Amino acid sequence: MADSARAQKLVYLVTGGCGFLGEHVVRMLLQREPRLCELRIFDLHLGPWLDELKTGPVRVTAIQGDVTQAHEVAAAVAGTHVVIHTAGLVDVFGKASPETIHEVNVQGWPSVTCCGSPWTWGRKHMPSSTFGMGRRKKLQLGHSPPPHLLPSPGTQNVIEACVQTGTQFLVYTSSMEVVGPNVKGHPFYRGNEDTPYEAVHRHPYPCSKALAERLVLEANGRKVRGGLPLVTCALRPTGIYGEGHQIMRDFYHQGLRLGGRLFRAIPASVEHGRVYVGNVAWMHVLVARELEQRAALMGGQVYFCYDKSPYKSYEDFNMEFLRPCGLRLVGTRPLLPYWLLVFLAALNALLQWLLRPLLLYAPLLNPYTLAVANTTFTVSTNKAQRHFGYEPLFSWEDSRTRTIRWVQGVESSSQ
Ligand SMILES: NC(=O)C1=CN([C@@H]2O[C@H](COP(=O)(O)OP(=O)(O)OC[C@H]3O[C@@H](n4cnc5c(N)ncnc54)[C@H](O)[C@@H]3O)[C@@H](O)[C@H]2O)C=CC1
Ligand SMILES: C[C@H](CCCC(C)(C)O)[C@H]1CC[C@H]2[C@@H]3[C@H](O)CC4=CC(=O)CC[C@]4(C)[C@H]3CC[C@]12C
Repeated sequence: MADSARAQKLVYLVTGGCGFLGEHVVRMLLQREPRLCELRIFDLHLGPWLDELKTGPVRVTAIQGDVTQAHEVAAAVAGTHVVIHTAGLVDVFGKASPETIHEVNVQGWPSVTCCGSPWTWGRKHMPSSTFGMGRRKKLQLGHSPPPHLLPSPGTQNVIEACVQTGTQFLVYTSSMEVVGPNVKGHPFYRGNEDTPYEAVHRHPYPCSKALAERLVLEANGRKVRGGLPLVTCALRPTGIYGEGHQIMRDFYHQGLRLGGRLFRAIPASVEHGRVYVGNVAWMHVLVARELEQRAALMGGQVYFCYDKSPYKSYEDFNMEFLRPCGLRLVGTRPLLPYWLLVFLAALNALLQWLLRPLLLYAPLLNPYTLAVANTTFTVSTNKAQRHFGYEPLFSWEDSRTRTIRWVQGVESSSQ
């Protein structure tokens, strides 16, 4: 990059900047993006920790806002060079309605279903290699919804705000869930961005992420205000772990309640790809930095987020952190037969539905989480390294140590 460009003072916006990943992206930008002059942090709920950032050399602007409100998003985006869009409703436990998940994650569109009526998306039964992975091909919608039913909210608002205000670079936090595991429970073993896989979803969360990712990739090349092309790309983390990981905290507290024990539910042979939050944040920072210079290569592309974290079952991986904090995992094999877990998961779903008018019942175990936890999904790729020189910033040992220290902090703060 030319020296003149390097000296340029950049304005970044991070949506969802107070979330688990968003906070790490924000801190990483402040540490590792020397060209930054202003950082805008947009979130529905602003964290108190933002105050400590306001004393540094970079101007930090906290904006309480809702991505479903087009005018709020446009005001936050105006005048920025880069938008990193991490905001989203991460709900696989049935806390939010499918409509709300779609509204926040994609666009306001009542009764949308990803893989069925009223509109069938062309991606159904399409191998992932034809789904915007690697190939720069326009994706086909089976039957497009009427335009008046394609209004503003969520990711669509972010895209439109970039176009209207002239922001040229958009990085979207997608998810491995865009690919799988699919409803058939097919394993995805050491796959990469071009591995064919039958991506079929029914759950609102993966459906919403898939639709939003498609919107972002299709927007690549649109002319923004001023006539320059919008450059977009999507990052697909596998299961993220690290400081601030709510589900890890839940497992930890569950273990404490059970007298320091957790009980194996999933066979150790089912492998999950996991990635440390600091490395996911680093990938976002690098992509945002390199998009301008490598627009032709990176625009419209997807990248899995990966690092050197070992492949293990979800439970065995969590024990890497929870064991040093005094918990143990009981059983070398699942203690309950799988059919019983399926039954309990279905029972939980029924209870959730029956109790909904009275209270929110949202346990960790439901048919969807059981299916995801019980399906191998691992990634092995070097696309990010080839395209923009990504190397993990944190080794596995470092990621592990940092996460253990954080869990130990959770322990002492809850005593
Ligand atoms: N946690 C994980 O394992 C993975 C997460 N992801 C993606 O990473 C992104 C961040 O996820 P996490 O940090 O885990 O979730 P999170 O729930 O901790 O963070 C999401 C943030 O978005 C904000 N937000 C939600 N609705 C909003 C709205 N309407 N307007 C403005 N802000 C809103 C929330 O307040 C929150 O701060 C999401 O897009 C998620 O889909 C992808 C792969 C794995
Ligand atoms: C909650 C699950 C583990 C509980 C299983 C039980 C009850 C049998 O012990 C989690 C197993 C796998 C997780 C998901 C996976 O890491 C991929 C994800 C990607 C995202 O984009 C969002 C989060 C998640 C869906 C993650 C959610 C929790 C699990 C289902």
